[in-house]
Amino acid sequence: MDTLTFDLCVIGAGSAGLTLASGAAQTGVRTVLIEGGEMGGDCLNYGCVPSKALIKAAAEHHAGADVSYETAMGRIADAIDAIAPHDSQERFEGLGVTVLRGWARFISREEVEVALPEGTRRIRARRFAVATGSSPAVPPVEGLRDVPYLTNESLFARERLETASLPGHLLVLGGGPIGIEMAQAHRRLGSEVTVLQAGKALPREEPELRAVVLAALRAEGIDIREDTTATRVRQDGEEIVVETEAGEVRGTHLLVATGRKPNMDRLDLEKAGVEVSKAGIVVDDSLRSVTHRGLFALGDMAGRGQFTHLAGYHGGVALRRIAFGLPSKATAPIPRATFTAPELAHVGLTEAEARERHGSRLTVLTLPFERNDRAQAERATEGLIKVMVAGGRPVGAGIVGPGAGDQIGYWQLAIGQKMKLSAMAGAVFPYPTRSEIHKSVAGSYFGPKLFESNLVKRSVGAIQRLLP
Ligand SMILES: Cc1cc2nc3c(=O)[nH]c(=O)nc-3n(C[C@H](O)[C@H](O)[C@H](O)COP(=O)(O)OP(=O)(O)OC[C@H]3O[C@@H](n4cnc5c(N)ncnc54)[C@H](O)[C@@H]3O)c2cc1C
Ligand SMILES: NC(=O)c1ccc[n+]([C@@H]2O[C@H](COP(=O)([O-])OP(=O)(O)OC[C@H]3O[C@@H](n4cnc5c(N)ncnc54)[C@H](O)[C@@H]3O)[C@@H](O)[C@H]2O)c1
Repeated sequence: MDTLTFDLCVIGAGSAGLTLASGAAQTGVRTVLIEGGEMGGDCLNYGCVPSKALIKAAAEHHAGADVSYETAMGRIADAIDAIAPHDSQERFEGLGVTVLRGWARFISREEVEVALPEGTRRIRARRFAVATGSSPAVPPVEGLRDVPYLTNESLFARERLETASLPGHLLVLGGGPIGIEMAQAHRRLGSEVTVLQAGKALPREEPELRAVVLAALRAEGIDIREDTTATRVRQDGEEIVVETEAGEVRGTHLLVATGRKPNMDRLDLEKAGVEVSKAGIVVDDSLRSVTHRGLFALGDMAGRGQFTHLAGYHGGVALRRIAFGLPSKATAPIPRATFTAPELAHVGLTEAEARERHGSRLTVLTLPFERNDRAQAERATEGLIKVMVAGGRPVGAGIVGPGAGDQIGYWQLAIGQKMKLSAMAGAVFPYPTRSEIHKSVAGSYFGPKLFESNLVKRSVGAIQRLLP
């Protein structure tokens, strides 16, 4: 059998693997990239891109445009096709990466095997990066596997995009970001939608921020049932029936969005001597396996969150060490955004986390968008910003409202660069924009200190007497 030798073997051509492979090859690292499924990974084919294309089509329909479910499905396929060349085998080969299209599995600490149509190849490399992503975790609910349920993979599968018609009544199991985004998109396109969520919906988010999203979704007619666990699923004629302790609910389709599991089944990681947990490969801040220092885990496989921008960031962190031998740690605060209308975004600590870490040093600032002139002018005042401050520096921020995903970047920069809150208060934003809310909320920290202080008043009085 042929053995090919490389400096770096990257497994998985999603955001993490592509970022690392392109950077490595372009800086002179001899790189092989192995992909068993579609180039571009989950985000392009079954995740962010199709879901955001669907959300946009649904928003247009909701606003009165003539966008059918079939049109929306076509737009999803078009969006994937438009982006695919950027992630393609041809483009990466052009960058100098050797691309192999097959499933990789470890046979030792330094070698993997890949089954290719022309035969099995053995790859030997000095460094490995496992960037194999995650898959839908289907819960062990009785009867679930006997009904034709959807996951994000089947929802956006090419043959379904070409043939599917609007679900009459979509049942969504799971009220995390996937379930909630897809619930609103389908409701806006005309489906009846019921969400069943074991605990609170969007459980990672601040209570008062997620309350705004859930109220908006309920006002659009989505039935969100929290603290409701599915106990059994069955088919009754054309209908799918989900049984819960509070009774049963019937629909025409069932979407399972109950979390993700890391893709490690095919990898034979034990042959590489790699310690794993339920969340993925156990790594330190440098993203290297704690038991195999030449092996990196990136993106969804690193067990540190599941976002495309996180995966890309991981690719860059690993590149710095692999290409240049420089120390490199994945410790930046990672923002997240849920693309509902209104959007919800967060970075850094939540109030509860900040209180645990900073105790009485914590100040929590909130400001509703009613106080923002642009929001008033556009009659889009729903939502608020919340900022956690400790020792005069922001440590967490959450925003709910239109464009929250775009606005949270300011706080990623401020928290990531350990800036003082005074920097945000002193910044100048164009008027009238929604971004002025950042200056206003930061200013609300200093306002009382400045305007309600007798010391300040006495000092200014003295200065006034002294000034010519
Ligand atoms: C419906 C949905 C919507 C989402 N929306 C967003 C969003 O709006 N914003 C956001 O930031 N994130 C979003 N995400 C999350 C985002 O898609 C993932 O975090 C991201 O794709 C992870 O990138 P990755 O590189 O780690 O893995 P992936 O993109 O999953 O790539 C891994 C690749 O590895 C391949 N692979 C697996 N095993 C092997 C093997 N043994 N050999 C060879 N190849 C292998 C797979 O085929 C796959 O192509 C969404 C996810 C879903 C499901
Ligand atoms: N906008 C974005 O950035 C975006 C969008 C979609 C997904 N993602 C990423 O993908 C990840 C996965 O999303 P997800 O929504 O599948 O997972 P999730 O883990 O965030 O949410 C799944 C929810 O399902 C609930 N659940 C589990 N079993 C259940 C049962 N039997 N009955 C009822 N409820 C049950 C859980 O309590 C949980 O809250 C996210 O954490 C996120 O990182 C990101």
